[in-house]
Amino acid sequence: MADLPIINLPLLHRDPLAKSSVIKKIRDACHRYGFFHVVDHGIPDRVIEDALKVSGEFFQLPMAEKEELASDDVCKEVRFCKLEMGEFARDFLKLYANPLDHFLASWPRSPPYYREKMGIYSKEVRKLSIELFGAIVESLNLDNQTNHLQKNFEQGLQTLVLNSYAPCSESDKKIGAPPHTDHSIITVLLQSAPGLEIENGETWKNVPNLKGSLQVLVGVHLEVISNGFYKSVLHRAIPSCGDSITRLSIASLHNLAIDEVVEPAAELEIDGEDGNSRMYKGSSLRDYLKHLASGEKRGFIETIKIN
Ligand SMILES: O=C(O)CCC(=O)C(=O)O
Ligand SMILES: [Fe+2]
Repeated sequence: MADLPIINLPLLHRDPLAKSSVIKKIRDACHRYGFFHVVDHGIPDRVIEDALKVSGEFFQLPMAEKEELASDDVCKEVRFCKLEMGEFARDFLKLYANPLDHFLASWPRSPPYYREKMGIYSKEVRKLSIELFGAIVESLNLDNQTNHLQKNFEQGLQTLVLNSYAPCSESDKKIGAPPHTDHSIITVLLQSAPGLEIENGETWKNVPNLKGSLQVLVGVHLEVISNGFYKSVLHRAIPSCGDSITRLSIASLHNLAIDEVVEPAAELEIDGEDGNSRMYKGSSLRDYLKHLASGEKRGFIETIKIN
């Protein structure tokens, strides 16, 4: 089992000494792994159980009903997809979630309580992500930019990606999600069962599903903001084939507004790995989504690197 960093959230508010040690731990975690667990995160168990329950019920609906929400448009507010990428198969439902009032009416109507329960989860996870982002901004020593970046993050787009992985025995395909980095600043992940793996030092590490924990992943746009100091983490999902149950995960991706340009923080450009330089061009989430839709082989980050 991978020995990965665990952030205990209430320590951020305990006293200045505890706070600075947590901020340092976040800095190390984002730099070395692009990943950490968060425990004592404040989202009630009941909210988490309900979100997983209604997600499971959604995926059990007849395929024809789910396919009414299918679309090839990667920018669509609500999109169901039966995905097979290479040898990996899973179903997912993507939902835009912030501002919630704006998007809620486009969410699935059934199962009953879907909107209510997922809406509560999405608000809770959003609150958590704002707190985490504040700590991340601090961990990069971005005092001058804190207000501006933090404000943009708070007004940004939140996307929920609900994944359903059928039991392996029901399919001749390999069930899972292929290696990828996330199109986010940070992603907060909830898993019903283990299966997430992250790449570190050219090996894949299993991420244990610690009781009561959520997983936090550094996305491509945080790598950009940090001018390469924080690594967007390559990850994949390989549910255990011994399990006869469907594995669910809910990824909450947090971004700036869709057309807001994300650039390396000015204070950090002097820390560029190749000495005093800005490592990435500015890009927006829409640029990233267009890249995903284009089928281009290179990863998005490669296309925005300044050589
Ligand atoms: O199911 C998982 O553990 C990972 C899902 C994921 O990486 C994603 O939806 O971006
Ligand atoms: Fe992901």
